[in-house]
Amino acid sequence: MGTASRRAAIRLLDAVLRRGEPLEAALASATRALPGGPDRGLAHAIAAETLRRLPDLDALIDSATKQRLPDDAKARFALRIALVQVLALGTPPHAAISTVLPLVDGGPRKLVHGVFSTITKSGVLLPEIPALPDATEARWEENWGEEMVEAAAHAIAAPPPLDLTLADSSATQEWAEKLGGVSLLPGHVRLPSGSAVMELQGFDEGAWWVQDLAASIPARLLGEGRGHVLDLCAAPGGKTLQLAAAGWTVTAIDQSESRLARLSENLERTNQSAEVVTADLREWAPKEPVDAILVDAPCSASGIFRRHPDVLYRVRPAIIAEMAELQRVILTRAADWLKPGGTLVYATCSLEPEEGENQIAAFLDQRPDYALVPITGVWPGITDKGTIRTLPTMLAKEGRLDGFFIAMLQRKG
Ligand SMILES: C[S@@+](CC[C@H](N)C(=O)[O-])C[C@H]1O[C@@H](n2cnc3c(N)ncnc32)[C@H](O)[C@@H]1O
Repeated sequence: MGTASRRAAIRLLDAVLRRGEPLEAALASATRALPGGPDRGLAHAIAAETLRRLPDLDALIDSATKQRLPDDAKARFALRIALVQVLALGTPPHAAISTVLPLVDGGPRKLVHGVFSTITKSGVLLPEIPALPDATEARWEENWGEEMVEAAAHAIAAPPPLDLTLADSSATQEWAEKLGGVSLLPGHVRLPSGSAVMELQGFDEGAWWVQDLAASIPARLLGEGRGHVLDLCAAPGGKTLQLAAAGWTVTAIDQSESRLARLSENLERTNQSAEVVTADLREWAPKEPVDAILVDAPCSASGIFRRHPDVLYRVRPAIIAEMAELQRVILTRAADWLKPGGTLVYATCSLEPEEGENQIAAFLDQRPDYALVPITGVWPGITDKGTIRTLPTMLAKEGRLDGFFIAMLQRKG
């Protein structure tokens, strides 16, 4: 695995940092020329780790250059990926630089080699706790305070654990023991990061599926099946599986065919069933009102920055406003589809109040036919208002949580 993987890693970084694309979305086109899975995996790992450590890598590069390299300079990209391999991924310096230098042939090769050698020979290390990008740090500090920013930085340093949701929560202890994990809620098992999912006991028989603990809360709030539920924005289906396993008659709707294909595979593997509909929720409507609705709205995804470090760079006020508007449209339409007395759960994996707290406050102002149902129980992150706000500060010793906002609403009867 050589220069081609490194070239693809730079393409991925360029897609995220210059074009604002999600890392996962850029993967297929940036790695198309690579021969196999391991090469693609390497390109992805280098790009993701670079994004986790970008401010620290740039500070090192700046400390070793007389004139600051522009942010989009080829030399800076080459140095970032060469250095991250040595300082974070354990690649020997010779292998890291020899596979990166061909990428700057006919250009700043000498500069890249010189700066790389100065830094790696100095014995300097990356700080134990990564720095956050300035704009993200400022936004999160304003919204959640210094402690949250510190926790977020710690969260980036350690790869997140693997959370599983069990199809049968009465077997929680049994599965925790079988898999060697710990359970933090009934129906949940947490394993160390890096566990090979498909090799774990129970994968083939569909006894569980991968789902962050915070992400598992919205469907849990709807409880045992009491009729027909619309799972809006359903793919790849973690919440669909939970609802089906709880006995609901589920209609799962999403606009992405490729993500719905994964949802159908997941249903098959876990032996659950749901009606699957490919549709844009700005246009689709059900034939009749339903008993419950789960809106797992599309969002900036800033709450899942541990697994998707590109959000640290892509999520800006304009993106947040655009997603908040889409959420508003979907939520407002969905609100007309619920029977009086029915329950609607709204969730976003976002750390931006515009996509959570503010969205629901504005909705309740507009819809006197809806009331907030204060959430009670064992869930982490219950606020004074009775909504849930999970933050990376929570369950710090147990491996932390993704950032989620969840509200439960009832249509007045
Ligand atoms: C947060 S993800 C859903 C995760 C899913 N609920 C789960 O638990 O696995 C948001 C989803 O919204 C879908 N989406 C975005 N805009 C949409 C729209 N206008 N209509 C329907 N689905 C949409 C995306 O394709 C994406 O799958």
